[in-house]
Amino acid sequence: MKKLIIGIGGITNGGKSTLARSLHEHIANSYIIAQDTFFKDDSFVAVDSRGFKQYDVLDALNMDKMMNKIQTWQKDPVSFLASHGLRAQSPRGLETLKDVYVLIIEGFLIYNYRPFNEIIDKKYFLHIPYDICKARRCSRTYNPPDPSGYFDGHVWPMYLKNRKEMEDTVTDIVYLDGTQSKHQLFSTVYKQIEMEMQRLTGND
Ligand SMILES: Nc1ncnc2c1ncn2[C@@H]1O[C@H](COP(=O)(O)OP(=O)(O)O)[C@@H](O)[C@H]1O
Ligand SMILES: NC(=O)c1ccc[n+]([C@@H]2O[C@H](COP(=O)(O)O)[C@@H](O)[C@H]2O)c1
Repeated sequence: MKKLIIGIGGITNGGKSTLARSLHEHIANSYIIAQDTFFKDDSFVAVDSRGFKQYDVLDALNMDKMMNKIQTWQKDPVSFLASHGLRAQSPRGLETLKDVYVLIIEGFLIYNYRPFNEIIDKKYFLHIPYDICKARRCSRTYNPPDPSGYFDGHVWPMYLKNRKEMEDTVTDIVYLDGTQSKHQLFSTVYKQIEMEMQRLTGND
């Protein structure tokens, strides 16, 4: 059995969940672990002097818990899928790839957490310009909702800081232009993953 771990990282509202979901739909025996399901309870998130909750930092997330879930998958993907109500299956027409189990790790701060960089085989990072990011963010409602001024006062400056830190420490990232169509992004990444799966199963 072969295992492949794909990272779909990037800016808030860059299209990470959308891309991760399409990949999952098209790759048999794949599973998504999403970082935004590991936020700490609101009461444990620090607040700055302006009253802004510090959500866009690793401290706001239960990264140990996320790592534990990933390790459970790594130990035994078949049991992992079964315990999440999924049965391992043969992909349509690609019999030879059936023994590849694919984990998709999706999130806005996955490459800022060092242990992940060692285990992610293919690292993708979606980016979009400030204006598009702000527009997409403003049309979405988080829980708790963004207070007024949150994007410019917290989200964007933290994005710039986290991105710089990532660029200074991680070198093997494939950058994706999140202004491309959903289909274009899916098709670019899917082709590369398919090639990687073929390489793993010795079919290239
Ligand atoms: N390639 C794209 N082009 C235009 N809009 C997109 C694209 N990908 C995602 N979106 C839209 O942007 C918003 C955020 O997408 P989402 O996948 O939830 O982003 P993220 O997980 O990075 O926060 C959604 O309204 C989604 O439909
Ligand atoms: N899911 C939550 O509990 C929660 C709460 C408040 C803010 N957020 C925001 O989620 C963003 C990260 O997720 P996305 O990359 O999907 O936008 C961060 O910018 C953070 O400000 C999430």
